[in-house]
Amino acid sequence: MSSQLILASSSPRRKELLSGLGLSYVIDVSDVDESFEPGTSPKDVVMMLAMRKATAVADKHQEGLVIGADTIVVCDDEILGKPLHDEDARSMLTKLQGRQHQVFSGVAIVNAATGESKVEASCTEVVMRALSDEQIHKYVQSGEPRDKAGSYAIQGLGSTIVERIHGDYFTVVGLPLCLLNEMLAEFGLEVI
Ligand SMILES: Cc1cn([C@H]2C[C@H](O)[C@@H](COP(=O)(O)OP(=O)(O)OP(=O)(O)O)O2)c(=O)[nH]c1=O
Repeated sequence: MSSQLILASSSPRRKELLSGLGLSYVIDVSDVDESFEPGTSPKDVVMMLAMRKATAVADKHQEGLVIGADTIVVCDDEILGKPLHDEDARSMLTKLQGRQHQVFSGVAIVNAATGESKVEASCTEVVMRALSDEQIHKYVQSGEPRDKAGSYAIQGLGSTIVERIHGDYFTVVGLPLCLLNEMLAEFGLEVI
């Protein structure tokens, strides 16, 4: 399969994860509206946004397989995206500490030449350990929560506050690699 791979993401995590598969790819990003109708299910939100990101980039290309992804955290049916500011991060972490929540990641692939597309989602349960206000303050001060859904990064300093997970680790980081591999295979691109 000679089709070029295009990652429609500005996330350094997704770039790092895709690079780990040893595939050559380019990055191209389009600004998309990340809003959604209240009441939309978390799975539908991440699939819709992943597809929006992939389609916006595919529209600019004659050919290539375009990958888009989206990640959200869900706690008590509330969808938590990236924090707007440090106070928002503090309030998300206060809600998440000492209990279980879900992380949903959606992946979309669009063939820019044919318009053929596929979209899937994956969900992982995460248990965060109890944190004092001081510990939350210190973590927020580190700056790490800033551009992360739910205001933490399991792959960074946040590894010290995640007690356990049930499900795929890469879904939490932002790009479910096993699922992506399956989807790429459906487009004729075999990773291994
Ligand atoms: C929960 C969690 C999220 N995240 C990150 C992954 C995503 O980058 C981010 C969720 O925001 P997204 O809106 O999914 O992605 P993004 O804005 O960073 O990048 P783009 O839309 O261009 O693809 O949260 C982590 O890095 N670690 C974690 O443990």
